[in-house]
Amino acid sequence: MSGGPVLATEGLVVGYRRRGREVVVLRGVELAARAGELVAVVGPNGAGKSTLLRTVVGAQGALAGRVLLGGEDVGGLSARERARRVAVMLTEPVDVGLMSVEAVVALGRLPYRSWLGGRGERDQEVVDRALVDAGVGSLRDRVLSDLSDGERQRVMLARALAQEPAVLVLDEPTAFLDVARRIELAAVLSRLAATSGMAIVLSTHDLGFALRRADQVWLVRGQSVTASAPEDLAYSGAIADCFAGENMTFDDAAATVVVADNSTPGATVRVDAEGRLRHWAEHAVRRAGCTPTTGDSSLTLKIEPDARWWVDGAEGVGFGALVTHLRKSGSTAR
Ligand SMILES: Nc1ncnc2c1ncn2[C@@H]1O[C@H](COP(=O)(O)OP(=O)(O)OP(=O)(O)O)[C@@H](O)[C@H]1O
Repeated sequence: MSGGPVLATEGLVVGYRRRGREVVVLRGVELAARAGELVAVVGPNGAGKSTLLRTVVGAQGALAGRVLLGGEDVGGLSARERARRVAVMLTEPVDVGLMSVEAVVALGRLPYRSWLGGRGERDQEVVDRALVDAGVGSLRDRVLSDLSDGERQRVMLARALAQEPAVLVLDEPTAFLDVARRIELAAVLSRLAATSGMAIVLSTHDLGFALRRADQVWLVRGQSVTASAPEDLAYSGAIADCFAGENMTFDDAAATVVVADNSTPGATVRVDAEGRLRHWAEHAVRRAGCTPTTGDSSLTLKIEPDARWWVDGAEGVGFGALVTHLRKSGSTAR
């Protein structure tokens, strides 16, 4: 298996069996993830991301086709062998009662222990490293039920890392996190993929994260999955086709979907400012329905670091007042 994909699918059909009937969610799924790769699974709500991930880790059977972990069919692996190859962090809350963080993370070593054996030196080393890698070293003696959702999620990540899997699968790992923790976790996962040699496959609604950090994106839509480099999917318009709809467009620069501004274009405003001040002044100008420019224009906005501004013979303080003024006068000016 060396050099080959650590995770692959062949002719996979993903879905559910209900009262003897098959409900197909995805068909013809041909995917491969290699050691060290970070794969982002993206797609609209209900497209089948979670169902795909559950099938890939063997938590639900495939309707047809195969999932290969390290070249072996996941269906033929014992639970113990499977747990050594793939670790999973799903969105479902885990009930671990009053266990300490360290004890929960140590559960990740179970696939390596004999039924009677305790935790060995190597197990302890792996647990310690997993706690640090997931950024929860300082929480090791706390009781899991006392932690915040974000902290608990990191503990679950540490437990998954303690399994030392070849493939780590995470379903929406950033869902509960605030913006700073989300960026932090994204950085941790990118670093882990690059340094640990694990393949990390995660589903996310954060397109910016997927496009900036992933080596591959698996785009789930219309009962199929397209796998490609993020730039291919953005450049070809596949991501825009998938997400952009009425009043939504895909913004290349921001690498995300934005609300389309279909209002009548307002005036062009020359913005006389630099750096962050310029960025937020342009933001306000756009919000007012006008177009910021660095070139010549009959309207010039001058703005100072304390947000005092002058435009079109008027003056004021603060971005809110600026937007109000431009909406009243700017959009009709030329
Ligand atoms: N247990 C089930 N039985 C039958 N159909 C199901 C079951 N669970 C999910 N589905 C259906 O499968 C489809 C895919 O659901 P899934 O949860 O995989 O989507 P998703 O892409 O993860 O969505 P989201 O972004 O909202 O989390 C949906 O149409 C859903 O209704």
